[in-house]
Amino acid sequence: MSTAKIPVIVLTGFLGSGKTTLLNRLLSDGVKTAVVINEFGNTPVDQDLLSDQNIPMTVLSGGCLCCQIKGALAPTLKNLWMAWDQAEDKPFERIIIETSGVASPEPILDTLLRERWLASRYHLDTVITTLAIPSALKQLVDFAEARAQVAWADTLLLTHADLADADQHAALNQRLQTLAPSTSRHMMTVGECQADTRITNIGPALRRLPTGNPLPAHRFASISLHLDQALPWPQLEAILQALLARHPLDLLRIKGVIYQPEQAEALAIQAAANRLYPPTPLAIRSSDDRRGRLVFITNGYSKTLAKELTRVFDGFIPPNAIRQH
Ligand SMILES: Nc1nc2c(ncn2[C@@H]2O[C@H](COP(=O)(O)OP(=O)(O)OP(=O)(O)O)[C@@H](O)[C@H]2O)c(=O)[nH]1
Repeated sequence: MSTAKIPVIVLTGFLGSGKTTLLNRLLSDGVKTAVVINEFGNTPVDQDLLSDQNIPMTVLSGGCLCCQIKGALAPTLKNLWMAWDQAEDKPFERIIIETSGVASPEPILDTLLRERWLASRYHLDTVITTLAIPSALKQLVDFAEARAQVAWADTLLLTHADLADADQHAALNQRLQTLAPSTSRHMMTVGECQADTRITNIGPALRRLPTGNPLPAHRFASISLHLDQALPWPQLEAILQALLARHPLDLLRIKGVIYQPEQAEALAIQAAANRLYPPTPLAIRSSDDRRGRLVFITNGYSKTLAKELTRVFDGFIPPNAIRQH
């Protein structure tokens, strides 16, 4: 057995705050990386959004690593380590864990720092939390998970600066000065920090240990659907804009992959904090099944939204295609 400890970076931050965008940025820095992605929804999307598909990647979906699927993290890290240990040409030099946007990092850190087998093979390098400047202040008020993500961070990255005004920026900075006065803060726009900003290999020499106390249950839910028919973007855009306008408080995130009639490449669909982003084309993959899929993350179960989705996607989804959990 090798005695080297493999560094682990934990990327956290509320829904849509820019974790996957940052992950893509980190993957381009030339360090061989294995990725563990945790998605709250039943139908994973993030793996398709990674620019590098040829890396060791594990997707843990259908719940949060902090609660519903907490038990999945240790075996995943054990398997990765076994593969690493046995390989002559080491497949990775570090692991990045991207948590779901509604995860509290504490139980994840608890597993990494207290599980003896893991702690003797892995070293927690750093915990990075992304916060979208235009929406983070409200999320910090509304969601204990967002506050926990700030509390456990070694570095806070303030994202979406290009969409924020000076007042939003000042108000968020003021709040963070109270919540985490000694945690370093940097700006990041679409995954890019200032050239001299160092965000990895900076974990503290002494780390506060998680309490190990159970967390209160989440109130988040997710609805997933598969699209049988290609739905032209202008039509889908109108549907999604209307849904966001009708559910400003309970519809927290939309993401998906869709296909367009007579176009080979898929489009990534993103909405967060009531903003629908322009769709972005994805590289063509041999494994594409050309089945579109959308995930809606909600603040609590929403029968109304599930019914509405059945109505607005009528003709594009198979019967009983809407799953809420
Ligand atoms: N304008 C702008 N858009 C950004 C920025 N950072 C990320 N985005 C966009 O915001 C959307 C959400 O970004 P993601 O990186 O997927 O966010 P996430 O935190 O991984 O989302 P979840 O995994 O669902 O929690 C995407 O459409 C990104 O392209 C930014 O700094 N400025």
